[in-house]
Amino acid sequence: MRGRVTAAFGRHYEIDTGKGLLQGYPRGKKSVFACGDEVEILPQGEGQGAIVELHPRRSLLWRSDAFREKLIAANLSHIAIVVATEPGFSDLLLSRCIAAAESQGITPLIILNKSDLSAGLPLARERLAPFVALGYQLIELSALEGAEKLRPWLENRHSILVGQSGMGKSTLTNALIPGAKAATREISTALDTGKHTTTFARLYPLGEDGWMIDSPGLQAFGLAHLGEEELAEAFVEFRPFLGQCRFRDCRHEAEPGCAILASVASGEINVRRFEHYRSIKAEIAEARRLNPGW
Ligand SMILES: Nc1nc2c(ncn2[C@@H]2O[C@H](COP(=O)(O)OP(=O)(O)OP(=O)(O)O)[C@@H](O)[C@H]2O)c(=O)[nH]1
Ligand SMILES: [Zn+2]
Repeated sequence: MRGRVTAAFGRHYEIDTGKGLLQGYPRGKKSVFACGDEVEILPQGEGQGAIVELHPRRSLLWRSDAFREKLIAANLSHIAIVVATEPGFSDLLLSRCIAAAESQGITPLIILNKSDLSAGLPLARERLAPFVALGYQLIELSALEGAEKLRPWLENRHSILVGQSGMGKSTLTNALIPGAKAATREISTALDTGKHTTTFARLYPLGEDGWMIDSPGLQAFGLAHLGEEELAEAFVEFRPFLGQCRFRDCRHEAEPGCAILASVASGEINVRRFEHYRSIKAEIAEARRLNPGW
């Protein structure tokens, strides 16, 4: 029987088979699945089943540091990165999420939430301007007043909402998905976390053929799994200049004839985005120094 992973709880998974939910247990010892994965499951009575096969993934969103990796979601077409007018958000984290998405062919959308708190709008827009200039879609809304504005962007697609804690992901999910609140409460009770913030990712059907995932607040988004060249490719504005540097193995640090540095100097590449690239690159190098196994 085919099913989709709708929640991952470490040792077991919740699987939607289209005819109801099963608790799935991986058969292999070290198999790890993510929300959104399509699996083959062998029903074993009492609402349980053994996961016997993973169908090929269209994409995989994951994060990693020197020693750990964490799968976030599989088979995504879109990633909706939620920021807000307040509290302040990290634009570096935004660049990280976008790089993770670009490296997997996932389309980023930027949601600027809490537009009703209008005092923070000008600054938020200013910080998002470099991303808008790259062609990334920016959707301004208030989850409290008009979450419906987001529905057409997510319906019949395979999306995840990510963002720092407090940006309003759960408020958006609850507005778009009737019953999401109840489902979250049920699982929190079952897991006995006793918390009201989102502590695990959960997939909800959205539209005829789509789904969306609400995920826990992100603080870090390590990209230790990306190679240096992959990282540069994941910054879309670098792409026209890659391969144009004087030295084929240019690391875009201080080399003469570096096309990337020249583009930063001429303003074709935004300085802030180049800083983001540099800090992620340094972190990847550090992770690989700590763990040469990468
Ligand atoms: N004024 C205003 N407040 C909002 C809006 N959306 C969310 N909030 C508030 O912001 C706070 C955080 O919202 P949540 O939906 O819990 O944020 P979250 O991103 O899911 O946070 P985590 O679950 O910790 O990841 C809550 O007090 C919401 O009521 C909005 O559009 N306008
Ligand atoms: Zn270069």
